[in-house]
Amino acid sequence: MTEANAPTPMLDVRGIDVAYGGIRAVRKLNLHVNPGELVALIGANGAGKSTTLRAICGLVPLAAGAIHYKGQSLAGQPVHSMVREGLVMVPEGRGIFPQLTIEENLSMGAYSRSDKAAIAHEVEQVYQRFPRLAERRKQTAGTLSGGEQQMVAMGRAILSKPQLLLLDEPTMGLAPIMVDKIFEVIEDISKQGVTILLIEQNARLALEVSQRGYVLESGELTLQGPGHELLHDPKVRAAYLGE
Ligand SMILES: Nc1ncnc2c1ncn2[C@@H]1O[C@H](COP(=O)(O)OP(=O)(O)OP(=O)(O)O)[C@@H](O)[C@H]1O
Repeated sequence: MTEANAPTPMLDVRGIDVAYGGIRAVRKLNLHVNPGELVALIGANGAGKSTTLRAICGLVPLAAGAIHYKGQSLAGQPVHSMVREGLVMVPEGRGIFPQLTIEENLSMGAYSRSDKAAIAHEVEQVYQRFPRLAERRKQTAGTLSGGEQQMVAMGRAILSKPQLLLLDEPTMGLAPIMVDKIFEVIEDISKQGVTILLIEQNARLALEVSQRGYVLESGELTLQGPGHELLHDPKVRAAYLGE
């Protein structure tokens, strides 16, 4: 595809630097996610993955570069207007409200919407997808297992009608069976047309489900390409797939 008819990326991160005090956590990072794509950003602990997501959401300032969402700069955009525009993040640690019930947490996802009947229908769909949440809908979220809390976080994100979903290590600390379940849901959401940027330490699964991937090392991108190519790249296999 030539430049002229390439689609406008849903997310376009151009040459960003992010520093904490004097420490540069991310350097000259370029990445993009096209509409409908599922893209993985993988890397070791401390590589700068979460920092990149925080920068996209405006939670840490850029020392250089720019980030465009649907062709518009995100500089100075408040978080609520990003959410209204469909840019939704599920943070590391899930970001749910531990004192609120599952039901209340889910309805927080739809707070900017007024289509009550549609919301009620979608809440039921979330419960169908995650029957464990349906059984516990009046239970406070803080008393749920890690996997159940991740289901609440994903359910809440679905209810906010994302166009671009940013997932920060959704399988962290989960048992293998739950990891598979979460990946199934990610693939499902992707098939429904939601664009996804997935940050994961589980490089194998992330690259298996993704159309493209980026590898971040010490704040810099070192490799990028189609997910299945990265899966077979000797450097990726040695560094991230334990081979
Ligand atoms: N609030 C902060 N203050 C200072 N340094 C920070 C802060 N947050 C992150 N860092 C540093 O920035 C670097 C990148 O961290 P980041 O959390 O983005 O990595 P990560 O790839 O998401 O790692 P992990 O997989 O362990 O979550 C690390 O060296 C980290 O110590």
